[in-house]
Amino acid sequence: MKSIIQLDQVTKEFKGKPAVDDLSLTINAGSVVALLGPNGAGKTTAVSMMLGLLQPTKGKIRILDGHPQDKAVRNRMGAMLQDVNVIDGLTVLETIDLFRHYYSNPLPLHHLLHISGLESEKNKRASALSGGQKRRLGFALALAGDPELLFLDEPTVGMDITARQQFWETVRTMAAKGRTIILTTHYLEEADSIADRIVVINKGRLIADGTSTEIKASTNRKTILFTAGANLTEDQLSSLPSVGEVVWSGRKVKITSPDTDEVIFAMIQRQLDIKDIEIHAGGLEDAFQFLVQQ
Ligand SMILES: Nc1ncnc2c1ncn2[C@@H]1O[C@H](COP(=O)(O)OP(=O)(O)OP(=O)(O)O)[C@@H](O)[C@H]1O
Repeated sequence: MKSIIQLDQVTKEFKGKPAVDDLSLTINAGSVVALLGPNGAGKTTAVSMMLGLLQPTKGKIRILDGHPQDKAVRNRMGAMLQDVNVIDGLTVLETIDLFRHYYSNPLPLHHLLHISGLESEKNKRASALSGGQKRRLGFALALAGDPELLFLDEPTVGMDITARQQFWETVRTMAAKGRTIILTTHYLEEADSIADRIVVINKGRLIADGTSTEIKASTNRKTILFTAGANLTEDQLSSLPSVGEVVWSGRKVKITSPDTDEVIFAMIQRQLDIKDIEIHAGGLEDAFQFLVQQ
């Protein structure tokens, strides 16, 4: 498979402190990659370097066989960043049309307007749009050049449910056409449903990389949920074998364990005062929390 992005031991420091720390990453054409990490992990900094908006302090970045700042490379990528800067005085339609002219093979104006979902606001000043509408405009602008490589930095923040659904439908269509998509998000269920690869970074360093199933399996965290009866004590739970975290929420208890069978067997054998037992395979959210706490 052809690699489209290559980061080779990339570090970015701000005032001597690394925001991205020795990050090496190869991304193949046609993949949909979710870049996950807690606040301040370095996701936006990494994306900004891939876009050529920031220069690495150390290391090398190659995008589409060139440098992120090459005009030919920029012509083939699109980006939706966290802040959508609109140009004063231009309408929605004029803004989209202006962006189309930056590219050699732009998508048709009516198609981009449809993607933005702003048909009825097309003659409105872009600066007068709501926050969620501005993000939808930002998405249409990112797609203006029909990019091979698309960056989406926390794209659905501020979008309502309908806008979100339309947005993901368009992203799925892009992915089906073989476009490469790199996205950052704090909505892990979105990452889980769209990405074929998940890269987790924390404190600027790569801490996990794989499919969603691989990441979930690697942390091996299943949970048992149950309702505690009046006679159940915290000591009875902490003395069970293979017990990880025990979280009480009123009378509801959640136990995390690498071997839920062993825990349940011991609970039954010891006749603990519990009911309504449920077992859950660890979700991406559980795996993520576990990884970033290490
Ligand atoms: N221009 C800057 N000047 C100084 N420090 C910066 C700058 N940009 C980012 N940082 C710092 O670099 C670190 C990584 O920030 P970054 O915005 O890349 O994180 P993030 O993973 O995108 O976070 P979030 O999920 O909150 O958007 C943070 O500690 C941040 O304070």
